[in-house]
Amino acid sequence: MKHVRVTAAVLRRGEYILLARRSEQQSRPLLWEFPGGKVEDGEDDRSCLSRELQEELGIEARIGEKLGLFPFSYPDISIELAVYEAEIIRGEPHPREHHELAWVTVDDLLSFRLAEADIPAAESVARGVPEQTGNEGEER
Ligand SMILES: Nc1nc2c([nH]c(=O)n2[C@H]2C[C@H](O)[C@@H](COP(=O)(O)OP(=O)(O)OP(=O)(O)O)O2)c(=O)[nH]1
Repeated sequence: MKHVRVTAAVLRRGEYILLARRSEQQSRPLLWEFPGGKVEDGEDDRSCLSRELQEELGIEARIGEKLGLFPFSYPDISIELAVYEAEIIRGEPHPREHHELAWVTVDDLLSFRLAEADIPAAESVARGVPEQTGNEGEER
């Protein structure tokens, strides 16, 4: 099965976190996710995430602490979701590729219909502690 590493941002503004809803044309259509995307060859997580946030939302972001690594297997693809804290340095996010965006409180995170791989990540954000899996993989 195809295996990819995917980066995702917990982009905070005050008490809110940005969720993005996948478009009808993408895989996992209309499900909510943390913005980000697939790591390309030779790219590290943080440069991947900066690039994806620029491309998808039109913002410049500072990528902070790694919150955890969340592996998940879909029927078609297995992913390793690397989740990082992030904050906006410049620009206002607009959905260039997503169906829509929403700023949500931590308490509301789990009431959105999330991509399955994001559920453990969102639970970890809701608990407010970085995930300690003991299997963080290579820090890239
Ligand atoms: N960006 C992002 N992708 C996620 C998350 N959770 C999750 O399961 N995914 C999945 C959806 C995709 O299969 C893959 C990321 O792909 P992408 O966002 O770079 O890709 P894409 O729209 O070009 O993907 P695709 O339609 O070709 O699958 O990881 C998440 O929180 N953020």
